[in-house]
Parts: sequence; structure tokens; C-alpha cells
Amino acid sequence: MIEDALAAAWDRAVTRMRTEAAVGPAGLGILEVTRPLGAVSNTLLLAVSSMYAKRHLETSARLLETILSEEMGTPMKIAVSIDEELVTEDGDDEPNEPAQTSLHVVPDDPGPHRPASAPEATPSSPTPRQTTSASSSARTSPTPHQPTLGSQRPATPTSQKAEQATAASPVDAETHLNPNYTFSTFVIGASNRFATAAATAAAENPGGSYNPLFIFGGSGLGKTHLLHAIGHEVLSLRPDLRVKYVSSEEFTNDFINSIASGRALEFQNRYRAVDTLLVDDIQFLQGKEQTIEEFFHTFNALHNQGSQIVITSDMPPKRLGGFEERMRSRFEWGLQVDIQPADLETRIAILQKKAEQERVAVDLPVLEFIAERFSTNIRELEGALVRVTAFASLSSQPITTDLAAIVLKDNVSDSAATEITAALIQSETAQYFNVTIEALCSASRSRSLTEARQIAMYLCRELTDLSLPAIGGHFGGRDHTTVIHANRKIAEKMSSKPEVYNDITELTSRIRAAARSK
Ligand SMILES: Nc1ncnc2c1ncn2[C@@H]1O[C@H](COP(=O)(O)OP(=O)(O)OP(=O)(O)O)[C@@H](O)[C@H]1O
Repeated sequence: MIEDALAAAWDRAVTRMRTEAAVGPAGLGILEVTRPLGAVSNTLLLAVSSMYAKRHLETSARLLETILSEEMGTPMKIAVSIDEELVTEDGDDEPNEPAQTSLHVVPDDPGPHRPASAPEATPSSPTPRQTTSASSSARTSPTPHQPTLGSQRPATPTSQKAEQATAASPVDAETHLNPNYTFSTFVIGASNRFATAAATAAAENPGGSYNPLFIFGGSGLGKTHLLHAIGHEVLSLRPDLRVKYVSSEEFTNDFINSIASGRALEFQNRYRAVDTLLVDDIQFLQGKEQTIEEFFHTFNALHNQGSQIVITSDMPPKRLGGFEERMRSRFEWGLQVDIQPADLETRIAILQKKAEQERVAVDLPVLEFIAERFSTNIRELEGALVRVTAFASLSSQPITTDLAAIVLKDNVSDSAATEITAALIQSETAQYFNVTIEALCSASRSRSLTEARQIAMYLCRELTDLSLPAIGGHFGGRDHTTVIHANRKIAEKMSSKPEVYNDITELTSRIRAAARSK
């Protein structure tokens, strides 16, 4: 229990931050839910619920420490930790929700404000059998071409997805490696065989002849997955090595923050102390001259000391505009490998693996059906499987090709013809839930906004090529782990909450229609 004097000083410091300091609404929101745990010597330990909140708080650390010191009458420092038991910064107040409870209606849980006409309707034939209540059949469906579900829970409380709702594990805080992205979960096919062989070789002999390893290819083809897989493999073979995964956006933010807080040297030491640096989506550094300069020095330092560097990009080094020749030529020092779009057999195998991981039994003809329709982007392919299995689970039906055909009827990838942007998704989502775009991107953790925001993030992940940090950036500068959390949360809810499934279906259709009409 925190001492009364300390608790009172903390409260006064928060008030002063609000009244005297130019802290924005996001910062204030975070301060208000920050929990003081106690003091060790002159350091006040604070707990927040996410990396996003921690970073936010740390940017105001100096000011906070000055005010706290004045309030306590003695020099104070702060140390911020993440406590996942706290309500998350996204207001997700059921982080440890047991799978089974998600199948019951919580009476005082209004959730987001859904449009009155929206997806609680009973679909017209030939949509699958519904478990809707009689009253819901009186409503009209806004999207008769899309299968929708009644808001009542399925009669059979055995949601396949709900049973494995806790399967997804968090990203490692130190290495930033996603435990789901390993070589064992990566399907090898003609399109990625060479890249996988090179990745394996680099992982087995870090700093060897494939240094740097440069992996390039189109969106959603598995570059990030391979990058993480290298990290895991290095650590499993050499647990003593230091591995770090970083997206280009994170590298940029880290660099900018380090300069702003006068900690440039600490930044350099942190990045130069690693044995394997995995840098994702290097193309996002284009045009950021100072960050590229810093990356250039990081690269040189690491290469000189024999550390392995692996870089991914959406294009080969030669075509990377915005980088000086000296940087591009370094990218070509080692080995460059590309990943091509997966062929049909590989796509089927990926779906098979995904279904196995999710512990959902899906017959081969259904997997073939889905794989035939989604050929350019594995992320979309996976999203399609999630939708089909979620719908089958919610409506207690077997997963058949007919059902898949209905669910995916309007969900064909048409990215070549239309451009779906984060702004479009935000605008459609805000309109649909009757909230403002500002609120959607704000720090507010109200339940209704949280779910609407998570749905918008899920749709950004599925319908755009944006990276996780880029999506976080569109939603008030949130951390990429918040986007991963939102993605997992919504994928789970789609299988257990008909209204969420319907929101996703309806919004996808509205977003695609809006993109086509532009
Ligand atoms: N060969 C594969 N085997 C298993 N899963 C795969 C494979 N290729 C891609 N995936 C899955 O597809 C999804 C998208 O892959 P990933 O994020 O690695 O793509 P990317 O090439 O990095 O895309 P972007 O350039 O948009 O960041 C991930 O969930 C990943 O696990």
C-alpha cells in the first residue's frame, strides 16, 4: 500500500500537470490512470497498462520529477513499469476474460453505439441458418448480400475460437519478437524457398556471409514473419546473443525521442549493443534524412563488430529512393532475396497451418475455395479464414464451401482497383458508430470508443498495406503492440459476439463501396 503522504503528493502533482504544464489530453488521460505503487529510496514507482502509456509518461518524466520533487520537498525520480492487470490504455477491461464468459451477454455492457438499422437483422435466403430471436427477424437487413447474425448468443456455447481465445501470446518486451512468427509456423513454397533458406542460414551463422541479409517483396507475403523467425532461431541456438526487432517507424520514433530527451548516446549504445538487428520495412525511412544518417552509423558500427543485420523492404535496394548511394550499396554487401506471391498449393498449406494453430477443423475443399479467391496477400487470406470460421462458430454450422461462399461473397480483394486508406476506414467507422474521428483517435478509454477503435484498427490491418506502427500512428500515435492487441481481440470477438462479426461485415462492405465510388 502506498503511503498517504506519497499518494497525496502524487495527486497534487497530477493536478499541477493538468493546470500548469502544457500536457495534451492524451497525456492527461494517461496520468489519470497511472497507478503509483510506492517509493524505493527517492524513486516513485508508477504502473501503467501499456507500452504506449509508458512511453508517453516517460516523455514528460523530467517535468513530472521536478513537480514531484517540489511536492515531496526532496529530489524525486520516477520509474514506470507496465502492469497488464491494469485496465489497458485502450479501456479493454477484460484482458483475462475466460473464454467461456465471452459467450454470455453482459447486461450493463452497452458497447459501441451501433446504427439502428445495422446488422442485427436476419439475412434473407440463402444465408445460413440463424439462431436469432424471433423479434430480430422483424428488422430489415442493411446488407442483404452479406450474411449477418442475430445479437443473441448461439444456442451451443462451444465456440471453437473461444476455446483457444487465450492462445495468442504477447510480443516479447525486450526483443520485440512475436512468438507466433517462427520458422515452424512458416510454410515454405516455391515463392519463398530461397528467402527461407537464406534466413535460416543467417540465423544459424549470424554475422557470417549473409550480412546484411536484405529481404524484399510485396505486402503481406511474409517478410515480417521471416524476420521474427530469424530472431527466434538465433536465440534458440545462441541464448547468450542479444536480438532486437524494430520497425523503421519505431527506429525513427526512438531516435527522435532520444534527441528530444537528450539521450542520444543512450540510443546509440542500445542499438549498437545488439548481436542481431532485425529492421522491418526500411522503405519507411525514405526522405527522413537525419534518421537515415543515424541508421547509417548504426549499420556501420554493427557490421564492423560482426553483428548480423537483416532488413526487409517492399523493393530491392537499387530501387529504394530517398537513400544515398552509400547506404544502398551497403544493403547490397551481403545477400538480397525476394519473396514472390504464394502459389495456390502454398496458400492452401498456409491456411491449413493457420487452421491447425487456431485448432479449427476445416476441410480441404473449403481451404481450396478460400485460397483460390485470395491470391496476392497472405494477410487477406488469413482474414478470410477468420471470417469464415467465426461465422460458422457463431451460427453453430459446419464449415462448408457453401458457407464460405456466402461469407466471402463480397469480400474479394480488389486492391488493384481501389485504394483503401486508414482515413477512409476511420471516417466510415466513426460514422457507423456515430462518434467523431477525433474521439476514435483520442486517448479515451470508454468502452464504446475502445471497441469502435479496435474494430477500425482491425480493418486497417486487414484492408490496407499499412504496417503495425503506421496503423498505431493513425490512431493517436499508439504503439504497435496496441494494434496487435486490437487485432487479436477483434478476431476473438468475431467468433463469440455476433454484433462484432456483423459490424466487421457491414463496415467492410461500406468501406469497399466508398473506395470504389472515389
Ligand atoms: N509462408 C507463410 N507461412 C505462414 N504464414 C505466412 C506466410 N507468409 C505470410 N504469412 C502470414 O501472413 C501474414 C502477413 O505476413 P507478414 O506481416 O510477414 O507480411 P509482410 O511481407 O511483412 O507484409 P508488409 O510488407 O505489409 O509488412 C502474417 O500473419 C504471416 O504470419
